[in-house]
Amino acid sequence: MVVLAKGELEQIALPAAQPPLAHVRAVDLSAAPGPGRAAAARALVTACEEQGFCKVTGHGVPPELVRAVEAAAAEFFALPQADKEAAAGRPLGYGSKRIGVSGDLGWIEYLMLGVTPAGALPAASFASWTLPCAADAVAASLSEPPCPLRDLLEEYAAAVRRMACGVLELMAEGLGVAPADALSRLVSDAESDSMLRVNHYPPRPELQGRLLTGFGEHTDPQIISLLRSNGTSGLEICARDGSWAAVPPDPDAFFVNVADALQVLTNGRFRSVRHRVVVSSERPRVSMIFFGGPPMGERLAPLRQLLGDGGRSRYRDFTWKEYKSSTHKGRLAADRLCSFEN
Ligand SMILES: O=C(O)CCC(=O)C(=O)O
Ligand SMILES: [Fe+2]
Repeated sequence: MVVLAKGELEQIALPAAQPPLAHVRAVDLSAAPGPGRAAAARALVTACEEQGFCKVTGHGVPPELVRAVEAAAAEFFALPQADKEAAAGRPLGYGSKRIGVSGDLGWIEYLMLGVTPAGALPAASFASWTLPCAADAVAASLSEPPCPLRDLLEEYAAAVRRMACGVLELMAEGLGVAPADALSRLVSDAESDSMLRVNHYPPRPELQGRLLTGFGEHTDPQIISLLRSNGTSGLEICARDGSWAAVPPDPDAFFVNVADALQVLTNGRFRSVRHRVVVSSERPRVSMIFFGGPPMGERLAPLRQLLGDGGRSRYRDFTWKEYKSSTHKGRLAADRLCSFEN
């Protein structure tokens, strides 16, 4: 259970106002080659340009696997707090209420795992802005007997990574970018710096009708995030005009976030979506997010074909490592990309 002191609760309490429902485009990843796939590629590009957000169906991730991971995660979050704290880094990183290192709080507890195409990553990947657990303990844990939740999460991460690559290939097609793996190679690379996060938002406590921030507003730093949730509402996205809209839950589809690095790779044609989670439900919300990131040393620069007539990049040269370390410094809501603009 997430326990917040009264002062902390005040920090994350929001006025009780529900924004309108978002219209979320659906893209069928299983569309047959030909006109169907071309239409799906166009719909994906339009959604990424307009909202930086959409949902995908026909994704090929087995529903039984999703249910098994969710059930194992729910069992983990139901453990006594002391056991969860003790499990931090054995082999998963557990955290509660604190998001990052700059004082952001939320009505949330979570597990965070670094994943490579070959499986779980040791300590280095845990030096993430979202992971306050002890990296040494994580490294030590990898030699321990297998843990069913970890094994399930690894299987799940492999399936979602394949989907992420499929989405990125469809995007390249829609953008008219060659080769076909111009984007997906960054996430399928053996050195890809990808993460998996499982969030648990306990039911809203009685707070005189007020709502709580589960996860404060932010953009995801990587290339692409693929999110699935257990059908409980709470996710909200911000439009270009700054207005918020609530995402209707869909337990069968995966939601796609354009993240910061993809905004750079497309020279700003796609925008990374600002999003947040507001806890308004009496039901717990469980969400699982795969963050597909590039290798640490990858230079983030717009794809040549997307530079436009002037051939000018909107961003200065930087590596993913540089950008990732910038995310460790500021507040969750900071607009980090602006300091990398030309
Ligand atoms: O839990 C959710 O639905 C979204 C959480 C999120 O935005 C994140 O973990 O980056
Ligand atoms: Fe996010």
